[in-house]
Amino acid sequence: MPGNTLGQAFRITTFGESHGRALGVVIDGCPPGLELDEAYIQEELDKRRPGKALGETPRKEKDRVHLLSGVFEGRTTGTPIALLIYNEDARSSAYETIKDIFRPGHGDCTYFWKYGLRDWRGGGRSSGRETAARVAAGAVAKRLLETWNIEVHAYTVALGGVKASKRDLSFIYQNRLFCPDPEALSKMEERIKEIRAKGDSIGGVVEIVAQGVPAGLGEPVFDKLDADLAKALMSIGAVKGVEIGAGFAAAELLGSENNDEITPHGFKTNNAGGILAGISNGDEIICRVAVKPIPSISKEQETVDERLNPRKIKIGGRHDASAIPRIVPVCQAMVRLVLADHLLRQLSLSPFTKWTKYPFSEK
Ligand SMILES: Cc1cc2nc3c(=O)[nH]c(=O)nc-3n(C[C@H](O)[C@H](O)[C@H](O)COP(=O)(O)O)c2cc1C
Ligand SMILES: C=C(O[C@@H]1CC(C(=O)O)=C[C@@H](OP(=O)(O)O)[C@H]1O)C(=O)O
Repeated sequence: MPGNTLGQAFRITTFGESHGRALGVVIDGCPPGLELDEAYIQEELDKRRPGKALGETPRKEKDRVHLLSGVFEGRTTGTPIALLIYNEDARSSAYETIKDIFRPGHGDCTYFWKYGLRDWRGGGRSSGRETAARVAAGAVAKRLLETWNIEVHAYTVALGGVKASKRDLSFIYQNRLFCPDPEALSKMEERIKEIRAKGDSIGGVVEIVAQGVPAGLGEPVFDKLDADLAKALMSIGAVKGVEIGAGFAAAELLGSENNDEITPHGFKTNNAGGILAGISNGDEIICRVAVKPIPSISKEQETVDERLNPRKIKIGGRHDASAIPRIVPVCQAMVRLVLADHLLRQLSLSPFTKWTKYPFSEK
């Protein structure tokens, strides 16, 4: 079935369902010679793995990655890399009573109306569990980006209305919510507890910053870097909005306020979020995504079944109270995948092109 692939030069295809035998990804286009092993990929997967903190699904998945191909003696060979993660704790029986009822906010009704059938076991392909495969692929992209000293960080800037006002990047990996603000962290934790106790769910905002990206990545039309980032981020379940740089706030600014003035040493501001006309400008790339609240909640709601009979639904089972924090490493992975893809596309162009990689300071 088409629609499971992202990228052109660094292509990924994910497969698998939440309650199927396994999930996985095939990466095609990764250059040979990169150091890679399961432990490196596992480290990234562990950041997304379910059940590590309060408010997260208690489903017990180790998310152990099996590296099946494309690596020999610890280095990529340039051939397709296949990564497999077995499902170990799917409990499909929890879904049997609602197998012909549509959960409000989830993909049940749209999958059914599109295909005439759906895998009702844990949301099937529409499940957030599919993102494990993306994170595994993102680890390979991370390895590639490291060779260019490109770093991507993602963190929670809002959760259930609590906003982070500090951006301490060193703090984000020290707490489970990937919050960059120690003061906001405890308020966010309280908020999750409160909402979980009420049988409800919450959303939030994730910010992603890419540092060290050379100027020149992105195509002039359609495959613009910002367009590809927006698509990749929007393709994650529960993401309902994507902003680059000043984003929606730019609509309120004057040209004189929004333009990032240019000096011989760099841009004075970064409202562009590191991208102009679809092409990276050498500044930090900044994206933000709006994450909606988890649809499966235990509060009673109105819905219909497959025959449109009115029904009431209260969803049990093992659900997250918020896609945050587990969506944070997924956003990070998606940005890495897009940057890896565009980096390889630019490298294939550069033998015939004068490429100014770092306009303000030659690295
Ligand atoms: C990491 C992650 C975890 C998620 N956990 C759940 C969950 O436990 N229960 C649920 O109903 N939805 C969960 N979702 C959200 C659904 O996957 C998503 O809302 C659904 O696919 C509908 O797609 P849409 O929100 O993009 O419209 C999760 C999403 C992500 C990315
Ligand atoms: C298992 C994961 O998250 C799942 C995402 C999810 C959904 O509907 O998106 C629903 C729950 O799945 P299930 O009801 O099948 O246990 C979560 O546990 C994971 O991310 O690894």
